[in-house]
Amino acid sequence: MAEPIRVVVTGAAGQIAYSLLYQLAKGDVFGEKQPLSLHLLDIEPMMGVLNGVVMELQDCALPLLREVIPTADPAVGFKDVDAAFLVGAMPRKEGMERKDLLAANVKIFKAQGQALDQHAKKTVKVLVVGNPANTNSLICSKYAPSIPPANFSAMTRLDQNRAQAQIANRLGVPVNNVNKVTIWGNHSSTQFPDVANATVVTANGETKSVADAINDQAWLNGDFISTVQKRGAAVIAARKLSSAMSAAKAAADHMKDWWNGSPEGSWVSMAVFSDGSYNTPAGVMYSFPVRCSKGQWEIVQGLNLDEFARGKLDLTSKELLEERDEALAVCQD
Ligand SMILES: NC(=O)c1ccc[n+]([C@@H]2O[C@H](COP(=O)([O-])OP(=O)(O)OC[C@H]3O[C@@H](n4cnc5c(N)ncnc54)[C@H](O)[C@@H]3O)[C@@H](O)[C@H]2O)c1
Ligand SMILES: O=C(O)C[C@H](O)C(=O)O
Repeated sequence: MAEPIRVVVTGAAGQIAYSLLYQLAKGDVFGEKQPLSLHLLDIEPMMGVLNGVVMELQDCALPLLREVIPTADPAVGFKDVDAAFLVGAMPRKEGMERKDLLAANVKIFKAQGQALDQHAKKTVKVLVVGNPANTNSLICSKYAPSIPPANFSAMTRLDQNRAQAQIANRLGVPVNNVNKVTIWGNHSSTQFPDVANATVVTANGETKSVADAINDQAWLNGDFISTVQKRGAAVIAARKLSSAMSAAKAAADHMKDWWNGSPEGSWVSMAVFSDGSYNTPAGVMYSFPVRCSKGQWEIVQGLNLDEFARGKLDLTSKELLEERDEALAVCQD
């Protein structure tokens, strides 16, 4: 059996963590042969609730789970961690945009960047889930200069999963028959869910482009995009709470593919530091199509963007630049 790895989940007493911790502890992300120590970080007033989560983890009787460390101290939470799920942050309420959370949440990610810098392994892989996720991840990395920027990412996998599910439902095929769906840009209502390169294995076993299989470009350019862009708000309107089960599944998918490699012949969407690919602003956390192998990600290059797509990429770039500037100003206060 391999040596245990250390994995921290922040916001460990919250609703996403409640679904995520079970997936981590049973081996869905790091593999069924990889034991782990779970570090559960939350704030002091939540320690009572967190204690209940610790009891439940124990009662799950999972053989891979070697140790559980509940704490409100970031120095303990981030000590020697190999992977970090930064979930702990305020969720939005009905009527808010995710960027309305920036002033409240970004300082959490400044402080956690500093703590990661001091206490985590330099090889740690960091996934930011707390909103606004792209910009929080940028700030976290800025305050963790001893950790390579490529080790930071933000979650747009939930958007990818939503887009894949919309297409699969419309075509009446299982979701994993749909490949190469891309989310570009920000995890916000300016994101661009793009199926221009996506393929589907249809009900009769034929591989087709999604555009041909759907045969309704007006839907693909209209309702499909806005449904994915606004899905988070629709869940909040229905549940009076933001998505949690699906967010936890997406966080697990994101880290699993980063850690173990993305599916052969396809790609996944992750927000990572832009290097200027596809004329996006270098230095912001931008969601791209990526391939992962041996723990590293690489942006898929050479995809064609038509005028419609170009406009969408530029719009979400503009929002990310505005968020970056606002976040930097908040962090200087
Ligand atoms: N990127 C995505 O796709 C995506 C999807 C869903 C939710 N989210 C975001 O994830 C975040 C968490 O959502 P949730 O539903 O679990 O919220 P929640 O309110 O249920 O839980 C958040 C937890 O974070 C804790 N917390 C607050 N400050 C902290 C800190 N400094 N250190 C450690 N823990 C801290 C809180 O005490 C709470 O237990 C929100 O910002 C939400 O908007 C992102
Ligand atoms: O929409 C939200 O505020 C939560 C999350 O980002 C989501 O996409 O469901």
